[in-house]
Amino acid sequence: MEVIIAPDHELATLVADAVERLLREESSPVLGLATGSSPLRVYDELARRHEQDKLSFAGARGFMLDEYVGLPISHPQCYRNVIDAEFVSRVDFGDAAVQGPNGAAEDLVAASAEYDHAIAEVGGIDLQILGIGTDGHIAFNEPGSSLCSRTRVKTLADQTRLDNARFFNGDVDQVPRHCLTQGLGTIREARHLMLIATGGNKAEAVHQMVEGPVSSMWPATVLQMHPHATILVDDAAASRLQLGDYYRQTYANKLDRQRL
Ligand SMILES: N[C@@H]1[C@@H](O)[C@H](O)[C@@H](COP(=O)(O)O)O[C@@H]1O
Repeated sequence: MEVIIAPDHELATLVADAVERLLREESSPVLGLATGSSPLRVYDELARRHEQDKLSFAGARGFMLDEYVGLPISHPQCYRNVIDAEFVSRVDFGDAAVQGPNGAAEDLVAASAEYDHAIAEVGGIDLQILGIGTDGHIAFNEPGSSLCSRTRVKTLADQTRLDNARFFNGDVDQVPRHCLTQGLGTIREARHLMLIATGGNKAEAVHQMVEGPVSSMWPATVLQMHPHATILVDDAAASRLQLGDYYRQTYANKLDRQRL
């Protein structure tokens, strides 16, 4: 696990650099896309590179992490619509190259299995972008999630519904109670995980994720067991890290041969 502490815009540049390298080096790159506010600067930077540097997503595929259950598919907060508006429509992915779990499916169990199958069929995800919830969830794997879980239906925690009420006119009653989410076991199979966290409200979750015991009570601790996980945090999100100075020194003295 590598921890990088830097200002917000630098974090976004680092993630965009990794995406760009993947797109230029791989013939059929597979990206894992996260919703939420944390990756927005990354998507802005990638859209800029597409526009100005001709960075192309035409040969790439994208898989979303999660989706609400119970929203009409035209609802602006359906993650499928959110990712389209914030990223996909701004670059040149091919038709149907980006998919998400089908939260509107009649058979949610079958839809979950189909989603894991679709990811496996393209050979897995090369680079997964992640955020983290204040309770330590990744995607929508709430505390208590099995570290081996696959894509499935989850019930959202009260804290997550409160956190996400800001996208529903501040009204927590409008936030769905259920979702489909890639499992922690599914996410762990991506070859490179890049998790972005900014702001003091993420500080405890970041501390637990990086320095706490691996536990389903803090689902993001599963990243400690991944061979290639990069944690990108600003000063505020890093404020409770016990080894913050060590991570800063390590990054400042990174050897040339150590790529992200
Ligand atoms: N399902 C999403 C997560 O994928 C995201 O990481 C989290 C944090 O969101 P934000 O980046 O807006 O803080 O929110 C939601 O619950």
